[in-house]
Amino acid sequence: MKIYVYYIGRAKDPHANALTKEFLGRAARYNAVELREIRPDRIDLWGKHPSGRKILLDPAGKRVDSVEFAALVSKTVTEARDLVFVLGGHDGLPKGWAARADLRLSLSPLTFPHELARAVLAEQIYRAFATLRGHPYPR
Ligand SMILES: C[S@@+](CC[C@H](N)C(=O)[O-])C[C@H]1O[C@@H](n2cnc3c(N)ncnc32)[C@H](O)[C@@H]1O
Repeated sequence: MKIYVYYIGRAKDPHANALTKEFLGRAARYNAVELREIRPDRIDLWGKHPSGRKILLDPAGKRVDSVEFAALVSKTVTEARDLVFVLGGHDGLPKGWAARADLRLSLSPLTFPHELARAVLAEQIYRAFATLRGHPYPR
């Protein structure tokens, strides 16, 4: 099982990028994680990850708390499926992708720059594994 964090659009903010890498680096102690920029016109997400749980990040999506997010990660680990997160760029996500996603996930009703949304997602991924493994970080 592997976690993919795909994003659309250049990540230019060095501070947000450093945070994202820090938290995904910590998460990688528990599970394989890959962070990658994608071009929607050059990737077939559904062909590449046929059985992966595909979660699109969207401020208007479903809101969950960190415990529910950890439970989602745990369920996906148990099912031995890949977990595929996708963040949109300045113009959001490509038309048609939302309808095919397993879940549209909101991190907040507020809209963040995509680099900041990536950093928040990365922290929640690390928090989820730390929670599941009984690490004191989430206290
Ligand atoms: C600047 S936002 C895109 C704004 C764009 N105008 C739209 O309507 O989608 C860039 C990306 O960051 C992610 N994002 C930003 N804020 C978010 C939030 N609160 N929850 C989940 N994802 C968020 C989404 O993937 C979004 O496509």
